[in-house]
Amino acid sequence: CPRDVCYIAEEGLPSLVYSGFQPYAHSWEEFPPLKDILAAVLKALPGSSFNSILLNRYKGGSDYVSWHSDDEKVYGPTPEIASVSFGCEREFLLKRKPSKGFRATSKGLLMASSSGDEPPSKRSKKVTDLSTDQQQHVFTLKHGSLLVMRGYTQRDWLHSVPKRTKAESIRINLTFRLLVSSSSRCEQKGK
Ligand SMILES: O=C(O)CCC(=O)C(=O)O
Ligand SMILES: [Fe+2]
Repeated sequence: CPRDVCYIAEEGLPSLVYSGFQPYAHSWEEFPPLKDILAAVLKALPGSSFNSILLNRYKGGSDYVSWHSDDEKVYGPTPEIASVSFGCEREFLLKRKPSKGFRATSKGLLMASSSGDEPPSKRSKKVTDLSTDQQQHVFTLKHGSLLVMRGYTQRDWLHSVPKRTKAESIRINLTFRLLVSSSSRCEQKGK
C-alpha cells in the first residue's frame, strides 16, 4: 500500500472488503480520541451517523491514494463519507467517471473498453483527448479540515490524493463511514 491504512469498526458489522483486501477491524475503544473527533464531526453534520473509520497515514509526499471511488456495497447506494485531515496539507482531486464505452484503469488513465472497429491510431487519439478533457476539481485539504462526500459522489466520481514531492511531512486522514448491514438495506428498501 502506498500509505499506511488502519480500519476501525463497531462490532457486529459486516466485514469490509475493498480492492480484494479485508482489513482487520480495530475497536473504537482502542483509541479514545476517535470518539472525540467523531463528536466534532457530528456537531458539524447533525443527523448523520457513522460506525466505522478508514484511517490513512501519508508519511510524506510520495505516499498517495490513486484514483478510486468508495462504492463498496456495504456502504449502500449513496454513502456519506466525512473526511477529516490533520498535518501536512495535500491536494484532493475529483473527476467524473468516464462515460460509457470507456473505463478507468488502475492508473486512472482512460482506455476504450470495447475493441471497436477503428484503426488503433485513431483509437489512441480518442483516449488522449478524453483524458486531457477530463475536468478535475482540486481541493487543498488543510490541517483540521472536513470534506464531505455524499449523494452519488461515489457512483459518478473518482477521487485521489496524488504524490507531491513538496509535501514533506506526515498527513493523517480519517474517513468516517456508515456500513449498512444487508438486513437494514432491505428495511430501507421496504419503506
Ligand atoms: O486521504 C484522503 O483525503 C482520501 C482518502 C480516501 O480516499 C480513502 O480512504 O478512501
Ligand atoms: Fe476514498
